[in-house]
Amino acid sequence: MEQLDKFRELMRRDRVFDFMMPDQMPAVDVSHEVLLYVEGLTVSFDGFKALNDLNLYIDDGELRCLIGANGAGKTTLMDVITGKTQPYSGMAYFGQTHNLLNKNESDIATLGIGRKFQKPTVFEQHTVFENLELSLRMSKAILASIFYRMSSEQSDRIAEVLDIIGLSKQSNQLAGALSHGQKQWLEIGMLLVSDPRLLLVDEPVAGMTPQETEHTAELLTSLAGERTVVVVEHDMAFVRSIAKKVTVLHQGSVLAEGNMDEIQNNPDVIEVYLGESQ
Ligand SMILES: Nc1ncnc2c1ncn2[C@@H]1O[C@H](COP(=O)(O)OP(=O)(O)OP(=O)(O)O)[C@@H](O)[C@H]1O
Repeated sequence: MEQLDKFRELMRRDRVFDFMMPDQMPAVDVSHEVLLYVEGLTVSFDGFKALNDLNLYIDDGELRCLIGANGAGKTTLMDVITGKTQPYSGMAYFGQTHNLLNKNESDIATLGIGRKFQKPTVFEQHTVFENLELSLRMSKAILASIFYRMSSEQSDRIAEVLDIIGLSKQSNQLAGALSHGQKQWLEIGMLLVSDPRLLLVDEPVAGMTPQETEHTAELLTSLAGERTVVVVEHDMAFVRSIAKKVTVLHQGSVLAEGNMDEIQNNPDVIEVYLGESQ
């Protein structure tokens, strides 16, 4: 009988148990103001160095743009940071203490690193609200999702995210009916529900209208500060509109780093990259 009572208590539908709550994000030590440390990173594919002794430091709260010609190593760098690719050598730390190279993709997401790929992958047959709700669920443990029940705190979080991404009015609209730009913002929102500390965003404005591009610039700029945003982008006008600091990759290493004026006037950059794309 006692066992049955315990089971009934466990199955009560009117309360949210601790194990159903989102995973607590581990603390990240940014006492040196740097959120991401990458040093001496080398990734080899059959002897070809996609990353070659790469060093990169991203400050906490920064909005950094990463540019570089096709094949420069931008995606490979994101793959290492998110645990998808293991480097041949080097180190990658999140804050002072979290070694990213001994963690898997899921642990890295739990640490607070969210990645948005170029193509939006929203659930088209679900509403905007449901998409956000689903990603909130997916950020929980499997066991928790079986017993999942949305708390008012979680629905407040979704409402807050809808406001940030500018889709409050579209909350009950099917995601499949959104414009390309709105789908991209929804996908950024799907990352935001779990409150990531670092957002890696790959080519956010590809295929967007000028108005959508402008809105995306405002959105990403507004996210920085409270969180850290790294944007990989080929659209130089867009980079110019949002970037304070730009890192140029070339053949797997950092070729130049600085503000947009410094980058645009750097002879090496002009030769290997800007010369081609302007
Ligand atoms: N799995 C792999 N096997 C072999 N070579 C690879 C692999 N992944 C990437 N590369 C090579 O590594 C280099 C860097 O690729 P990466 O995708 O990181 O560049 P990128 O800067 O993201 O380019 P793009 O702007 O075209 O996306 C390229 O020459 C690419 O062909």
